[in-house]
Amino acid sequence: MPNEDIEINTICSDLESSQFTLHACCNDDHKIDEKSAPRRLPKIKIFGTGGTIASKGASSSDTADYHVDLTIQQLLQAVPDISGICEIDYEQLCNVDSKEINESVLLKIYAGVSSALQTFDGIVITHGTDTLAETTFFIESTIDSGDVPIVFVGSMRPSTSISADGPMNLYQAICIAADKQSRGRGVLVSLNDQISAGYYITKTNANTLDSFNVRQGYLGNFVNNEIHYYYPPVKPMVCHKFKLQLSLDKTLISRTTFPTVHIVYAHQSISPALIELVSQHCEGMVIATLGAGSLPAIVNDKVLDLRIPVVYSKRSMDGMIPKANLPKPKGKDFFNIVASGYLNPEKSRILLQLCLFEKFTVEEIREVFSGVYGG
Ligand SMILES: NC(=O)C[C@H](N)C(=O)O
Repeated sequence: MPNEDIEINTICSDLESSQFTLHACCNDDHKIDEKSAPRRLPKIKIFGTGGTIASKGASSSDTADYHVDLTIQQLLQAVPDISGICEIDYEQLCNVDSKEINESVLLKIYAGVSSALQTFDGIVITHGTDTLAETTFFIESTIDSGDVPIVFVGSMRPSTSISADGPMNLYQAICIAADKQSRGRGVLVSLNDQISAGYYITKTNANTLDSFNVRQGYLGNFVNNEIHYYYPPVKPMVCHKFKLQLSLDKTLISRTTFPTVHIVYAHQSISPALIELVSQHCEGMVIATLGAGSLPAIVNDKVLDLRIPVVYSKRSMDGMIPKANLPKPKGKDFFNIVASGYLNPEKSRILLQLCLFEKFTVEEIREVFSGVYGG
């Protein structure tokens, strides 16, 4: 339920649709000392894209079968007073369940973030959790945010549910984006009191509030209005930054498309015919292999015959694909298989798409994946 009692101010340029100006202090660090000169509050840009955080269900006990129905403005009404923490500007980029996030939405987010970096001290993006980790991976791989933190946030319960987690998650994300300690950390995810690197995070539970996991470790924690980082500012050391040099003009960017890369999920008795069929519809392929790169010999032989790059990733949630486990090229003039290293299939797909967009050769693709210890 939106909190009707709070007075909300905003620096939103869209004054007509704005009723906002967020006020308040949440912790001692942020309290304004009236005797001292007024300090400049950090400016935070908040983008809404939809997801469960922006959804409504049929009743307060329903936690499934809900629909995206709230704007970013309405979401902010449920957040406590933050006017002592930051100034905000908000914008609705789209309002969809994250299953609908496709390249054109990704590029809208890319353009929004790229332009906000010029004038804001921090960026918050509300997003559905199902594909949030793909968007965070894409943004970390394509935008050099310098010191500006880009904090993604979602929720697992719809806004109408008892104990909805959205308002607290959004409040925490705003505080994290506004906090000096978050500078220089790149793309972050704030969910369920945990702060993680957007590059590595994965959704590991389809239902619970504790839905995200990151084997590379959480970066910090949010407790009772305090942000506790465990490490000094750090970004993923292995991340290849693509300089896409896309125009931020809305019409031009909407015409950009990425090469098609499909994912094949391996299983016992997987048929080489499936690999053949899929290869006819894409410029690159990712296979979720059975273990650390293993596939039946006849499937490996079929893959080796293809003329497109194929990344071997894994069905297992954890672990990695070392280069040493790839099938041997057996004297072929073109060795098309690349190991995904630590990347899961969906992140490997995005990385391969970006490589193909940049027209990288297989050797160059191998080099990019060697950054994540594959190649
Ligand atoms: N918890 C969520 O946000 C799931 C939702 N289906 C989404 O990804 O948009």
